[in-house]
Formats: sequence, C-alpha cells, structure tokens
Amino acid sequence: MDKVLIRQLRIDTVIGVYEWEKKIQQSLFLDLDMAWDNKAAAASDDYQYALCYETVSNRLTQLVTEKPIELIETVAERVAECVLNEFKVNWVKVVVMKPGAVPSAAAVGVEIERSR
Ligand SMILES: Nc1nc2c(c(=O)[nH]1)N=C([C@H](O)[C@@H](O)CO)CN2
Repeated sequence: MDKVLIRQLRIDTVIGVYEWEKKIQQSLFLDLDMAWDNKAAAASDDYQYALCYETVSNRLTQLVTEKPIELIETVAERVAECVLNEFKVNWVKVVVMKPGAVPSAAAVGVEIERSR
C-alpha cells in the first residue's frame, strides 16, 4: 500500500486534564501514515494528483489549536476524522505523543488506525 507520511509534526496548544495545563501551551508531536496511491502523481509529476503533506499539516495544526482539548485520545480521533473526511484518504494511522507528560518517560502517547 502506498502512503504519504508526516513525521514529528509539532503542534503547540492547550492540552491536558489538569487545571494548570489549561493555562499553558504544551507541544504535541504527531506522526501520520495516510494511504494514498502515489502512482498518478509520480507518473505525471503533477501536484494535483498528490496528497499534499503541507496542506494536511497546516489543516491539522489549525484543527488541534482551535480550542483547548483535555485528552490526547481526542486529538488523535479528531485528526483521523479530518484526514478521512476532508482529504479523501481511506485509511490513516495517527500517533500523538506528549513529551514531558511523565517526567521519567521520554514521551507518552496514543496510536489509532481508522478507515472509511
Ligand atoms: N490516556 C491518557 N492519560 C492521560 C492523559 C491523556 O491525555 N491520555 N493526560 C494526562 C494529563 O493531562 C498529563 O499529561 C499531565 O502530565 C494524564 N493521563
């Protein structure tokens, strides 16, 4: 299966369940695997057939920062829903990592796969 990938997309936003977290911005890091047939884009060398990782990244940054969210599970679900519905992707894997949330861990996170 062909894919378009986004790695370590940093999004600074209000995220967390605790009161102190609602007053600060923290970084999330997103990895996305998006099923996409890359043959047409490669054969034609034409951008119109490509799934634009820049457009997706910008949209996801807007989506995640538009209002405070408590759980990273919610972030992952909203991101997956957006990619499936707005970009006509049929399958997506989303990893959301929150570095620093557990001081003794490099990062903690969630991973989901969704399809339509
Ligand atoms: N499964 C989850 N567990 C926790 C979350 C979360 O989003 N998903 N969030 C927190 C706190 O916000 C934490 O990150 C503060 O350090 C705790 N557990």
